[in-house]
Amino acid sequence: MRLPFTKMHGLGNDFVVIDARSRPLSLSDAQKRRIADRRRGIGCDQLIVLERSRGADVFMRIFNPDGSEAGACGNATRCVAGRLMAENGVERIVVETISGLLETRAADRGDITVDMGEARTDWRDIPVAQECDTLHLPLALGSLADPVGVNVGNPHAVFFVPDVTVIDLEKAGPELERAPLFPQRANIEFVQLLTPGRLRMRVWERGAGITQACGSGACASLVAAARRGMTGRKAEVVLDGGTLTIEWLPNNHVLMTGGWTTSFQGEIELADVPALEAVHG
Ligand SMILES: N[C@@H](CCC[C@H](N)C(=O)O)C(=O)O
Repeated sequence: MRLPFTKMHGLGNDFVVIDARSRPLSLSDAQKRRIADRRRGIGCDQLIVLERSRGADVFMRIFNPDGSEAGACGNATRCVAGRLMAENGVERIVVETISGLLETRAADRGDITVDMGEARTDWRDIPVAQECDTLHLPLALGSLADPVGVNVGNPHAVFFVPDVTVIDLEKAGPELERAPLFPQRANIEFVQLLTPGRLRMRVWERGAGITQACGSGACASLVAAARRGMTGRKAEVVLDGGTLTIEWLPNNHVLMTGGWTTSFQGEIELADVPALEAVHG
């Protein structure tokens, strides 16, 4: 049996998107890992499974390459919304995730704006393991210290640094992601202030490692910078794969605007992915 997929990208953050809206699908963690594996499978930063939703246009499940499920993926949300807008000839789509409903709309030059929902900053919501001020998380690794905690549907720790290009992501990322302070692990952003309207960000994603871009990470970075008084409530965030515009609204919602692309369509041969269980409904 063959399972059709589409390869999509948001600023180089790449996704294998499987449409299970008319054909419910159940994959084991081993199968998700295999599909995401760049050497043995198709390869992607996240595996996205589209399902039917009762209250929205689509339900989007997000899986990291280690098989873990995530509550948010900003870049994939733009891709999925863009695809459904084209499919249905509309300019607004509501995407449901395990964290809630996300409203999206078409923006200028083919970009998509996503309302990523509320930025949560209480220590219980990040979550972190002990009561603390999330504007100054009690965490340090060498010269990296004093990050800001933000949850935008998934957990983030944002470290402000003088120069992002010298950060050894491979070394610092895994240790910080799995610090005992983070009971659900965390996405780790390293952010340099370029101007009060422009941030430069590099990322170590929970369950995925180094990626070219992380939409939820860009949202968390702007919220962290604004909370620290380094920027206003709107800024461009420059990632390795491109630039996103992020705005933190007075109602606490975070808007993310940026591009998306489809690169190719293919089929996963189920026999190539051992023990893949496709459940047809
Ligand atoms: N690439 C994403 C975030 C994907 C999920 C993340 N790794 C997590 O585990 O929370 C984005 O664009 O936001």
